[in-house]
Amino acid sequence: MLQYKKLSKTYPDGTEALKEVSFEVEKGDFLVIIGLSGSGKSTLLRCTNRLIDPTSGEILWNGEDIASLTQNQLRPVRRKIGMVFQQFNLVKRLSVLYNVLSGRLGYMDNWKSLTYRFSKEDKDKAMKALERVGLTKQAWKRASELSGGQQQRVGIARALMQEPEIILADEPVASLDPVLAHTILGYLEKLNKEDGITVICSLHYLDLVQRYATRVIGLRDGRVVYRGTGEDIRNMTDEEFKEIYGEEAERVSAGPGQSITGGVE
Ligand SMILES: Nc1ncnc2c1ncn2[C@@H]1O[C@H](COP(=O)(O)OP(=O)(O)OP(=O)(O)O)[C@@H](O)[C@H]1O
Repeated sequence: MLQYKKLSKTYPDGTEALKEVSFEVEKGDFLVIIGLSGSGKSTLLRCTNRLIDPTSGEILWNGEDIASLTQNQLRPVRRKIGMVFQQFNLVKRLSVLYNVLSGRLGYMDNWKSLTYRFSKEDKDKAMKALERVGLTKQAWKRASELSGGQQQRVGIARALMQEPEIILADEPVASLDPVLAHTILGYLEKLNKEDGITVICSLHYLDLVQRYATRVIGLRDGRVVYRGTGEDIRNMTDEEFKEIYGEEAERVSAGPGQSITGGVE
């Protein structure tokens, strides 16, 4: 279990992005964080693997407080937390295979990682990861040659190379069209269900949240304003919806079955 306890983040310019956020994530959850742009979703995800240092509070995991670990202590913890980004964050000029292999860097000696010397075992592992996201044929292509959806699948394979216990996904489908969004979330769901990897993911489209989440946290202005299960979110009342998205927010339908939170960005 991962426990956030009164986690706060104030940026140097005084912006209070997170205000005493407390909630728990059970092992094996597919937890989705919802909230308007600026509500603190990215900050929360990035505090979890310490891409951002929280100002106060705790993130308890496996008997350690991630929030207070030193850089050296963080290394083994970060290995177990993969991350998938909205803009994929691949090295575009490198091959797909090497992008996937880079997920292994946290396990290697510094000199080997600097020269990108990967073992045969790692290469086999990378090919298996690519197989899981249906991209074996693209292994030797440059990452830049792939479509957005394919690049995000490479991002997932890279995260998988870490043999993660948790995958953080920061708006992983925001740059993709709705059909591809389902493909990508389908892969994350597979890893969640088949490998028991806990997924913590921020999502914008409510229909996707309703389809994939087993647990939901709603943020508004850096505070938790909603906690629910997948079932709760499927039966969300208008009051709950407005608590998260504001009085003016409306459920906008962007096509069959695609209710989104619109008009208040
Ligand atoms: N580096 C920074 N310095 C100062 N303020 C920041 C910084 N990064 C984010 N913020 C502010 O912190 C608040 C929360 O931002 P955050 O990116 O976490 O929200 P979000 O819900 O992920 O939004 P989005 O979906 O637009 O990314 C916002 O007010 C944002 O402007």
